[in-house]
Amino acid sequence: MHDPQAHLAPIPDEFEGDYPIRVRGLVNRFDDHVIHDGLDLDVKRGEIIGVVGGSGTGKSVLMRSIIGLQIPQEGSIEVLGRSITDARDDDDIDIRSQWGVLFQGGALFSTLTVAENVEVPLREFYPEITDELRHEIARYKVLLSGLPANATSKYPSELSGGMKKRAGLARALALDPELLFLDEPTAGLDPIGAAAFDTLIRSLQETLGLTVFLITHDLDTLYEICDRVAVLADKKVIAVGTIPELLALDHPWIQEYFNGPRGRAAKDAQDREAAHVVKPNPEAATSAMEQE
Ligand SMILES: Nc1ncnc2c1ncn2[C@@H]1O[C@H](COP(=O)(O)OP(=O)(O)OP(=O)(O)O)[C@@H](O)[C@H]1O
Repeated sequence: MHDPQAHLAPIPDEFEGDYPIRVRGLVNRFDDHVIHDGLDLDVKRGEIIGVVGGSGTGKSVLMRSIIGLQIPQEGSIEVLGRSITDARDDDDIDIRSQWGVLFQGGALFSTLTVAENVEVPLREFYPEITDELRHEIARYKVLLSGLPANATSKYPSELSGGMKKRAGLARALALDPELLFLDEPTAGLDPIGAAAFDTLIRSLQETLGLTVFLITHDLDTLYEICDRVAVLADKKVIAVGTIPELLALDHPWIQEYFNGPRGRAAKDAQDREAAHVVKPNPEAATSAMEQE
């Protein structure tokens, strides 16, 4: 597919390290309420990392810290090799153009159409491009997010919950980001819509080479699309790994989360799906037919 955004100036100094997100010794507190106390996290380039933890453990605050919306009391955060926590160099190209964010609920501007919403970051970061090119990029991102072309002219109030998420995703992808932040993307979707959204995220991540930071409570999402999972508890990331690696740990929250009834159901669903995608062994099929 032709990418109209190929016309935009490339971002210099493309990051080539292994860890586009590095958090060290993060401390966040609101008055005397300590949310994070010495939190460390490395996110690998090209992975989908799921971030889980009980309600109020600070998953959203962590995401907001990484994208510079929350100034931590202590610690350092590097994104794509640049410090988010130190004062910014005015000459530095704006790092915010290199990530896209899908906030809970989509956070669309209700008085703008879907296309106009997608155009907001384009106007901000590339004011020099023509109206025609901006419209073309927005349309392309809407289609990329799995919405029909006629969604471009609709207002958020005319969209279903799933369509709103896709519109928010289109806006998050507007600037061809390297990093994608998703805060509970499948919350509020029915299971079929949630599974479709998971598939979309995985396929976009593979096609566009994204690194994805995904906060979720959805165990199916964790099993389906996350390469690793980071667990927030006790004001820190207490473990990061694949689900089998996490299951090998004996932390009570991890065991209860993944081995509780919902965790087991999600695992069973994934096992069933894996069994269906196993290619039939032709020899076994032959011998089965011979036995009939
Ligand atoms: N701006 C703020 N001022 C004061 N307290 C805040 C602020 N933002 C977050 N908090 C508090 O920080 C804690 C962590 O909030 P956060 O939204 O990060 O939790 P979470 O892990 O994302 O929870 P959930 O899974 O319920 O969405 C909560 O107790 C919340 O009330």
